[in-house]
Amino acid sequence: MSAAPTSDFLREAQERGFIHQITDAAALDARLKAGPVAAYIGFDCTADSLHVGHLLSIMLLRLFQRTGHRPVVLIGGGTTKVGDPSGKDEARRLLSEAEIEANKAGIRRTFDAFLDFGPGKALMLDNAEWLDSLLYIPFLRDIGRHFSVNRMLTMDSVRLRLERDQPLSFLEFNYMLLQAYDFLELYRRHGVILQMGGSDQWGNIIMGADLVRRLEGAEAFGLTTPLITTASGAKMGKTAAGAVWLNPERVSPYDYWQFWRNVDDADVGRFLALFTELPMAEVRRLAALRGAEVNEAKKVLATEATALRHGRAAAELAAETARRTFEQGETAETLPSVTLPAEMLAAGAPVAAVLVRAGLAKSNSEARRLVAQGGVRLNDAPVTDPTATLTAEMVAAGPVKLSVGRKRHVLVRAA
Ligand SMILES: Nc1ncnc2c1ncn2[C@@H]1O[C@H](COP(=O)(O)OP(=O)(O)OP(=O)(O)O)[C@@H](O)[C@H]1O
Ligand SMILES: N[C@@H](Cc1ccc(O)cc1)C(=O)O
Repeated sequence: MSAAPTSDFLREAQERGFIHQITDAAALDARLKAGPVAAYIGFDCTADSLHVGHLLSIMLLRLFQRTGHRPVVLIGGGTTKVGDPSGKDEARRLLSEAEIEANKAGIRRTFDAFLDFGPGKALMLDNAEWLDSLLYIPFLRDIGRHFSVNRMLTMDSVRLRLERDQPLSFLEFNYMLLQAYDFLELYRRHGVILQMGGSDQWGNIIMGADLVRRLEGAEAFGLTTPLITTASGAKMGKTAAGAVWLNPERVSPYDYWQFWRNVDDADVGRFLALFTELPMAEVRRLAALRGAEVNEAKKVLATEATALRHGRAAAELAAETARRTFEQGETAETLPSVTLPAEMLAAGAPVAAVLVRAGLAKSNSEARRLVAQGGVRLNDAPVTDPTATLTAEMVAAGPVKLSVGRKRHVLVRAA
């Protein structure tokens, strides 16, 4: 943006690091200053929970609401049936309608923690409402004729697959039109003039803004966030053990707290700005801490980010559990746990299998390697034998703490 933005939303979004690209920053800034604006972000239902990669978009919608505007969450009940090729090397597995419905339910719940959906406030819609009933020939005639295939071929989502000789199905090729059509529907139904999303969504977003301009003669805007990579270069949100999910059935509040507590030193300041709502002066103070004090900043990040998702009480309980576990070495009842069936314990449950079941290792071979490297402990005592087993007697007196490294613990219980 050439001149510094003056609207509360863009000023704060820029200061906190949310902005990658905007279609016409000066005009958008003026619209935001003139009064409340409606903006949307779409979320496809590819799993039954969103993950930390989606959190940036969610925090942006929250900032949008906090600065006096109307956020619209669009659940992609229709678009999930097609599958967005953006940022993907290969087509996604086609999900059944039943899977999509189940995923939708899991995703919807997340937003209640972040946005206020009261009357006249945030809106949640599902694009299946208009996409499911589209008729092929009328859609091609009314919408398809405004799209140039020449231009579609230049969009990253298509171009990269062609350049790399990776297949792109005709189904996927259509995704762009459907997302563009969503923008038009949301403009017509709710006066939405801005679509936001991750940087991989840029092509889909500008196609929609162009369609609104063409068919409605109105100016529509696009804004993308950067793709957040960690100091180690990896895409943020996925760890070696899998995605960091936002639903507590998949990642407990304690593990969520731990994820933030364990971020790289170099990421603390940036993450405090994006994933907490602490004033920027406080973010800068915390980001400037060095040496052992960085850990204090990480604990603030962990507690604030967890409080936004799981509530302040759960965040403080996680912080306290961590303190007792690591600073006093106690077994805390609130650690995540895994329950073993009686038959498994009766036969002697191999520690390696329990590690896999508890999500502490991805495979038996990784589990055995962890044991061989001396990284595994049972109630703080190192396990040295890769064939060691857990027996019913061991858990009879209460849960056993199984640990990998210094920071990952699971309580093993009998069913
Ligand atoms: N690290 C990140 N920084 C910013 N935005 C992200 C990040 N990770 C994901 N997103 C946004 O969230 C959207 C969904 O992310 P992504 O495609 O990684 O999730 P997914 O659908 O679960 O993918 P996959 O099935 O490949 O794991 C992306 O389109 C992107 O806009
Ligand atoms: N394509 C987006 C989701 C989305 C769906 C429909 C839209 O209208 C907008 C965005 C994604 O994959 O993350």
